[in-house]
Amino acid sequence: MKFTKMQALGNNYIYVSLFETKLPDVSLPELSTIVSDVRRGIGSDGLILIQDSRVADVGMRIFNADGSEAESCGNGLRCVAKYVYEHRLVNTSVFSIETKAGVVEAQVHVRPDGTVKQVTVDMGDAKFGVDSIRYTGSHAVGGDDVVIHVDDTKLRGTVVNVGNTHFVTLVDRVDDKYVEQIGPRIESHPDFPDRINAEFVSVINRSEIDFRVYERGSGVTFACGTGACASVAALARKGLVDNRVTVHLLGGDLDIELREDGHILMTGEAVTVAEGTFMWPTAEPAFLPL
Ligand SMILES: N[C@H](CCC[C@H](N)C(=O)O)C(=O)O
Repeated sequence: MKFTKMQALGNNYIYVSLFETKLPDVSLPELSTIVSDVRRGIGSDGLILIQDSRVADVGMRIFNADGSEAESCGNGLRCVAKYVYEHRLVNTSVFSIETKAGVVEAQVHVRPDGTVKQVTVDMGDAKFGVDSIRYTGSHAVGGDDVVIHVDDTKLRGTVVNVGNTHFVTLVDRVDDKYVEQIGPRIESHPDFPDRINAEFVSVINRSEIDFRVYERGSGVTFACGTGACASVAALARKGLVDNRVTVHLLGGDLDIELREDGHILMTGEAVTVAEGTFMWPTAEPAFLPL
């Protein structure tokens, strides 16, 4: 199986273009866990398929490292846009991409040599509060926020749906240890039956925030594009930031702009790491049931 490994601010996926290769005879969730395994597979935060679409120029499906399928992926969308432009699967610099959450529009920013340096994606608008997700708790505190109980701690966060779902916690200072300890407790909290991405953000000033994430299905990642969009939208609704914000993620910066019509524009890098052929299943019985 031919693959391309790409990353955006360190959030890396194995990209498989169905225009150019066939998938092995294994379920997609299983294939994602296999290719994501850093020791016996290739190593990544998950698997992204690039495929045909009846409603957009191209289509994309994203699977987390644990095999769960997500509705959307901001960093993945920028890498898909780079891939399809550079592989001439589209012939314009602005085109549409279908995701499970709907169709988005991407614009590639091209270097003089024709390679894509950055991509802007119109991620659509955000929905807020417990009515925008499946929520089985009873601690909605009005507006967009809910309180969840983690051991003997009460955590207040803003619920945001940008195609996939996010619990955004405002902290004084983002702390990686805290993300690693509390992140998984939020991600799989019983109040969120579909699980949820857990962001921790601190406001530096009205146009800059610090950001860390514990992603649903992939754990701590270096960056989460949908999470950055959700966080800026949530903070702007609270009047804490303006409409153009630089988000400082572990792997680098994303520019997020909230447009007058409520659409969220995300701009950032997309990088090709490697191309190759994945030898599974001939590679190894290591993954076959013992
Ligand atoms: N873990 C996410 C999908 C990947 C999102 C993230 N990598 C991004 O760049 O938006 C979820 O289950 O909703």
